Amino acid sequence: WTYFVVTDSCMLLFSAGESYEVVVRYMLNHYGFFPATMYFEFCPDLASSAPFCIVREMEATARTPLAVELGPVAPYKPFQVVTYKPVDTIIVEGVPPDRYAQKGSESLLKLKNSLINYSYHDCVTYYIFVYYILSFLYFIPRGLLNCALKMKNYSHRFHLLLHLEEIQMEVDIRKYDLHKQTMTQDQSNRKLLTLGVPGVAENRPSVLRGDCLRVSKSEDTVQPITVYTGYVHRVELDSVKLGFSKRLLQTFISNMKFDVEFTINRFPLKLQHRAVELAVKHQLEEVLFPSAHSRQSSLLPFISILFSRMFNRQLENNPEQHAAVECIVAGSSKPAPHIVFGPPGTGKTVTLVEAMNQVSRVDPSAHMLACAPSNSACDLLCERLMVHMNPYKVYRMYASSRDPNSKYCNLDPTQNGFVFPEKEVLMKYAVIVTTMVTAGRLVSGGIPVGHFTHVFVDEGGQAVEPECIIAIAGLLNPKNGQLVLAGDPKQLGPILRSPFALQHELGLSLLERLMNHNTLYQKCLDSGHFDTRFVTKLLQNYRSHPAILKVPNELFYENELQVHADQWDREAYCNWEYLPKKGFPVIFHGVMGKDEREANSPSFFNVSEIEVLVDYLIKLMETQGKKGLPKLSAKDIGIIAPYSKQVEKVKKALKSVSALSDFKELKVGSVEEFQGQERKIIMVSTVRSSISYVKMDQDFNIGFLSNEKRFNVAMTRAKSLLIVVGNPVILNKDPTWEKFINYCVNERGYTGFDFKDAEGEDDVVSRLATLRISTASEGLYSYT
Ligand SMILES: Nc1ncnc2c1ncn2[C@@H]1O[C@H](COP(=O)(O)OP(=O)(O)OP(=O)(O)O)[C@@H](O)[C@H]1O
Repeated sequence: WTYFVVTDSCMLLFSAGESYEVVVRYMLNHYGFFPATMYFEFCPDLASSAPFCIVREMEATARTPLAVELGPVAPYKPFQVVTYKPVDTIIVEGVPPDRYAQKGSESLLKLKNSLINYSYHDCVTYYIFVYYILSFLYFIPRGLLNCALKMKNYSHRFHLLLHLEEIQMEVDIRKYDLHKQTMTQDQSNRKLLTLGVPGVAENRPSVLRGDCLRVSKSEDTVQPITVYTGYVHRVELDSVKLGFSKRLLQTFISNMKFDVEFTINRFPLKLQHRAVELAVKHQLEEVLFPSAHSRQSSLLPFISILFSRMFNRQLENNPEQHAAVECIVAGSSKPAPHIVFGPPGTGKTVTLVEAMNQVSRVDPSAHMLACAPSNSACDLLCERLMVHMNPYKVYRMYASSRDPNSKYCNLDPTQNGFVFPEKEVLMKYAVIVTTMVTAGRLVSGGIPVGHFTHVFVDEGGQAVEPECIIAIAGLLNPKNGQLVLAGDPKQLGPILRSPFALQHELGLSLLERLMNHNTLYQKCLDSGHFDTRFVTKLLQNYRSHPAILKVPNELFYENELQVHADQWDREAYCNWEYLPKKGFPVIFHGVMGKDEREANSPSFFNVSEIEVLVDYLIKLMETQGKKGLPKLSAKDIGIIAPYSKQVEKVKKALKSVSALSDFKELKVGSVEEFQGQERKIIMVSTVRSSISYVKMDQDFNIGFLSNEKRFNVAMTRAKSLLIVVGNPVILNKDPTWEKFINYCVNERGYTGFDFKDAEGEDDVVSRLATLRISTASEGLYSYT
């Protein structure tokens, strides 16, 4: 090759029709995906005319064999959205999963259909949309939404907000309808048909066991069209198994094409509608809108004598936790709720668990309901309760929608599903642990009003108020019952779709509403302190190394959080040889990856980030138990990724780590699955690497960018080592991430790709955008 160096002062001269070949070489120091922009400036006539440019975009990828193996199985091909037309139909009912609607505790108190009762089939998107706009402009009593929430307007206002949310859900779910899809007969159960639903693991669309889908044969064009309802028997990563009527199974042949319509599951919504009505019926005003004058006299001095010893001895060193347990057991806030709040790792869950143990000891006849919005948070509560409580006193109740492979209390293997025992059986347990929504089954099952002397709600900031009320209205004794709410409004909150419902504060949890709007839960202006009978604020973090907490503490907790984690535990990885800086157990590993999709799944993955994660994992396994490092098991490590496809690919990659024999014990999951959890080592893969998808993340409320609550939860799970892998150029566009990356750079915890260069590249691109240029894409140069 002969090279010619072209500069401003040393130009290359061309005659018309002449060409010059430009060879580009990439020198890569890291694996990853490296786009680059190259521009050529041409001066047609040196003396007079203005120069013009031609721009070429180039990309290079460098991948290990593992990354090649994890790469897309097929090019991404999004589903086409089908325009739906109303048609005359005949409905053929399908077969729900076995024992889905168990007798026993079921349906003694019926659920009403909600006020807006339209048939799904008539719900053409535009109709809903028009209805939505019209109803909002003309019919909705605006005063109801604009005035403060009171007991007088409690049920009306929540009915309205829940309807607004439901209408938006109806509009949103239409986007997932499928056209000309094939199904296959399930090999293990030939009565079921399998339908591929890409994105189902990420709730796009949200489908649970027991939900129903409607399908019609694509070739069926003569009206009335036969529509078959299929019930979901099982949800898998990218597919669902459906139970249809015999009529469809008998005529089913492979490769038959179907149009599929998803429906929203109205069960949780109906429960919420019923709960807000019951709250009014059972006069929960003193629980939901407590005031100082309704307070009962406290038994506190008497109770303090009753227990001087904690079941969990650790709590004895923390006066706030100790006092909270005393207040709860004494019922000193009754009938007002007691709130335990505080940043991550400050012992909110252990305080609730201790209070439950003490209540059970002081009053063996007490009946407690322990709830949380998610099953993973309920499992954690249950696990911690079992440490000191007689297991026969505790009942973990799962919803029928839960995969029957879970091995817990109300699973009946002979019936391949969850059973709901008779109310007499349930009423014998001292503690029932269940999600708020499933607590609605206790009301339906006829558990008498006021049966529960105590209701404990963990992660209370994560649920909308009507969801929380499901576990209270009709179950808690409105006069003598004690409600305890624990949570942190700065961690993940409820997910809502309707902008109107959001605007009118349906997104506010009961815990947050009380803290924001009720003076009993606010600091006293004179003393500057909370009234500890009503509020316990925990500030001592027992989980993490201070370096891990630094940024969340500054961003979300005004630096109030104090580090009290055991020194030996929190410093366990401070001397790890692979830390960029000894003594600073936080790593940000910059990776120029590519966020890809495959086949027709809308979810994202990034193989370059997985390579880095696996590399760290191998290093961790190789060094464990050596040079003062603790022995590690897979249970000590957690990997968090914001997209289900990345979770799936990481799980696949873990099989290749031979040093990790029990890799199934290593939890890989979304931030939502990690709320309330902790691990010695947490690795986070942020995945996002293209700026063009950031808007999509905002619209679907997915990913890490523009969601500081998700950032907060992910960053505060690690005890002694936090490794974050991500694209610094993209993440730096978000102020929260920018702060974290700057922190890592300044503390010398940053490693990997040198992003300053890429930011320079960014500048070039924006400068080019201001020029009059023509662009064209070049081919992909690939080094494997
Ligand atoms: N008083 C204490 N002394 C020592 N360790 C404690 C104390 N209280 C809590 N811990 C420990 O701190 C860790 C965090 O506790 P816990 O999970 O209850 O916190 P949390 O506030 O519920 O966290 P999150 O907000 O993340 O859900 C646990 O390992 C727990 O055992």
